[in-house]
Amino acid sequence: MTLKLGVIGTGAIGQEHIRRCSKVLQGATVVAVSDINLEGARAALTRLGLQAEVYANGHDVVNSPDVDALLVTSWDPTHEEYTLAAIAAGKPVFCEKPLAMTAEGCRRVVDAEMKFGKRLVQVGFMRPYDVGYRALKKVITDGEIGEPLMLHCAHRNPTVPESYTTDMAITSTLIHELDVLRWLTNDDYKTVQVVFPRVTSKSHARLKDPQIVLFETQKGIRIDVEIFVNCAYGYDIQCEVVGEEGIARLPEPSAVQMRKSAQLSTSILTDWKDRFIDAYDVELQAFINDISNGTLTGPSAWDGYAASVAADACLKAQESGAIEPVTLPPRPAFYDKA
Ligand SMILES: NC(=O)c1ccc[n+]([C@@H]2O[C@H](COP(=O)([O-])OP(=O)(O)OC[C@H]3O[C@@H](n4cnc5c(N)ncnc54)[C@H](O)[C@@H]3O)[C@@H](O)[C@H]2O)c1
Ligand SMILES: O[C@H]1[C@H](O)[C@@H](O)[C@H](O)[C@@H](O)[C@H]1O
Repeated sequence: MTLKLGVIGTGAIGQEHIRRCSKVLQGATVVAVSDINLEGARAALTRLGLQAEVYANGHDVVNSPDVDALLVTSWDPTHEEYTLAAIAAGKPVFCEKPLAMTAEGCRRVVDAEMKFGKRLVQVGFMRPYDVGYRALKKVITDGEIGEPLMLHCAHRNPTVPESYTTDMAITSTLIHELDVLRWLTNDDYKTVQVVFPRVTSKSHARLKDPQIVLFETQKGIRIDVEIFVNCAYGYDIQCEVVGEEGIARLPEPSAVQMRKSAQLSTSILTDWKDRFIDAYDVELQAFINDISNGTLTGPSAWDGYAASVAADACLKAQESGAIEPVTLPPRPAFYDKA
């Protein structure tokens, strides 16, 4: 049976996900879309050569009898509302990160899902589906470098628009590390501090860039993450795990090595769309397959909540400059993995 999807938000990643669900993946078709920019939504469908019902209001997509499941790919502050609406309609929903703007908002989603009694939410944390991160996790869990002691990470974007503010470095960018590093180390955060280096001249008035975020985990691992969203040179994700017996590094995306004009070079990607293209395919195919198998298994509303608990502490640490506690309540049995 083909799963009929409704997509709310037809901007950059909305269009990417519509394309992959319609043209790359198996078992789903996009039957309805919505965007506050209606013309943009229509133009996106035309560009992709697709036909779907276009609604002015996202809630009409959620409640359409033609729609079996939702993809929420609109702006960050709209995610909670549409995800709660999908749960109220009893429909599975893939919600792009962050699940909500605060831990409190994520908790409302968790509570609504638990009240419904069955998992309906997958959060768009794609890095656990990335082949490089999976290989890195295997090295760690196989004990090849001994117990992890330190992680050195970087999340660099070439540039961001003026609408991107200091807090978004946490809620929209670091949120990926907040999820994937918990998954990678099988650990939770205990404290966090945010340090601001000299600001790049390429930044905007409302953005302090770069930032360094320092964590201590419950097991005592120390993690530093550099967030640098106007790094200029490319889209670059780094993760190095220092263990008791050795060091493991996230593989670079494969690229052709060139020898030319007395230079040895490999190119660096510039766009998240390309860096994680395979991971997005795998995460959404898993969502589609899991729905037909009756149980969602991907990043859960609890994972979205856990990341946002840490994000709230990071926001506090941005303001205070102090070391702030990260307090995650115990995970309800509802979210135990099968
Ligand atoms: N997982 C990832 O790596 C990844 C990558 C990019 C974006 N994202 C997330 O996806 C979301 C979209 O990001 P984007 O880069 O595509 O942004 P974008 O600005 O290109 O697109 C967002 C779209 O949402 C629409 N929109 C805003 N409010 C709406 C509402 N109430 N109802 C319907 N549509 C609405 C906007 O008009 C716009 O077309 C963001 O939450 C972002 O954090 C995730
Ligand atoms: O929404 C995007 C997306 O999540 C990218 O993966 C991240 O690198 C960007 O910083 C963020 O703004």
